[in-house]
Amino acid sequence: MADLTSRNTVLVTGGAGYIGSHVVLALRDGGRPVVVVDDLSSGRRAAVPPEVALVEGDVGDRDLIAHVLAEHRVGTVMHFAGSIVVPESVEKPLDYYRNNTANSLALIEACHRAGVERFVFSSTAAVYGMAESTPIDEEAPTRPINPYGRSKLMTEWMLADAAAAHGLRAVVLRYFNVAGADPQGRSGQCTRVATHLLKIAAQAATGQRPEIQIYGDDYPTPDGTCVRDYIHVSDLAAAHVAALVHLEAGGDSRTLNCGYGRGYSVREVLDMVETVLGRPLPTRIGPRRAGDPPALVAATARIGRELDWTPRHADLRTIVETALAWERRLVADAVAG
Ligand SMILES: NC(=O)c1ccc[n+]([C@@H]2O[C@H](COP(=O)([O-])OP(=O)(O)OC[C@H]3O[C@@H](n4cnc5c(N)ncnc54)[C@H](O)[C@@H]3O)[C@@H](O)[C@H]2O)c1
Ligand SMILES: O=c1ccn([C@@H]2O[C@H](COP(=O)(O)OP(=O)(O)O[C@H]3O[C@H](CO)[C@H](O)[C@H](O)[C@H]3O)[C@@H](O)[C@H]2O)c(=O)[nH]1
Repeated sequence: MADLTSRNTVLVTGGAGYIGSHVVLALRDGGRPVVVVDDLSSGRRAAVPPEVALVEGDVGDRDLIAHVLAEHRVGTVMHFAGSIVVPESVEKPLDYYRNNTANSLALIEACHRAGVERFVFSSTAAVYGMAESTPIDEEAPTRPINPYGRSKLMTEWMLADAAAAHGLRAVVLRYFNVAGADPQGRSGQCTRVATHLLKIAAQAATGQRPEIQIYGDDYPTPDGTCVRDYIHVSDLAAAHVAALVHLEAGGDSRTLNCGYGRGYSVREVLDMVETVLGRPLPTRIGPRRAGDPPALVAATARIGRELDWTPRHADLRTIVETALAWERRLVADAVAG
């Protein structure tokens, strides 16, 4: 019989990606043993610290996962691996159901077989769809409006059913708009196809794009542009560590919004980028982007109550400064070859 108490390694799937790599740093900063499984489809080997084992492979590969869980004495799985581009999910829905839903099923099954009972899952505010009112609490209806959101919601359901039937305990974290970079400059967003507002603004600020297009300024919001709740990626990483502590203390399954409960409009974000930069950026008003709700802001009472988590970077200037610092570094590294 395996000694379950000594299983304290955290398996981070997708740990070579943007958010996963920050969580790996937070776990390592706390002295936790970590192993990463990543197929490097969008992640980078360099994002994983050299002392952390990186197993290159597919999270849907049951044999590989079974081997990793046993070999590294994994006690908790944090599941980030997945496909994340909303418009792509509309064009290739089956790819999203395979990579986000079917591969999550394989991973959950592997955990069940191996007796791994603690699970932390990267979900998204996209599960709420066009929210009727904001701030949005966790009891709001889940009506995702694209395959990406549906592919993630189905994983939430599988985890809830596995929890009820098999004793798996899962913390589902529904992220709002994740942005910024490690304040120590160890990681940041490196995606090849940038779609997120702040990444695009950082690319424009560093001369990699001629301009930023604002997708619509006729929304029913104070300045007509969409409002979002931006959370610093390092605070989000700390929320994962708090979720781990909750589960290790015997805590039950939870579904928790991750945001600050404060919204900023697209214009406010771009104003802050210009303030930090000290010069204006070329912007152009374009048409609305399909599927954008006017405002998405998290109700945060539940995470404040359920987890021992205090945000440390909850201001837009810090988010923008760290994102810009990281982008400058990427540009400098590219120039240096
Ligand atoms: N970025 C956001 O704003 C945001 C918001 C809400 C939720 N999320 C969720 O957070 C998670 C991480 O997002 P991210 O922004 O860090 O994206 P990312 O693309 O940077 O990271 C995803 C990682 O998963 C890996 N991966 C993908 N498919 C895999 C597979 N089948 N097997 C093994 N590895 C695989 C990629 O190589 C990459 O390293 C995702 O599950 C995403 O749905 C992200
Ligand atoms: O070049 C751009 C890019 C974005 N935007 C606008 O900026 C806002 C934020 O857009 P992002 O693409 O940065 O983020 P989303 O709000 O669309 O989506 C993100 O946050 C969601 C929850 O709020 C989900 O978590 C989702 O997975 C994640 O990508 C939107 O109003 C969008 O229209 C622009 O005006 N111009």
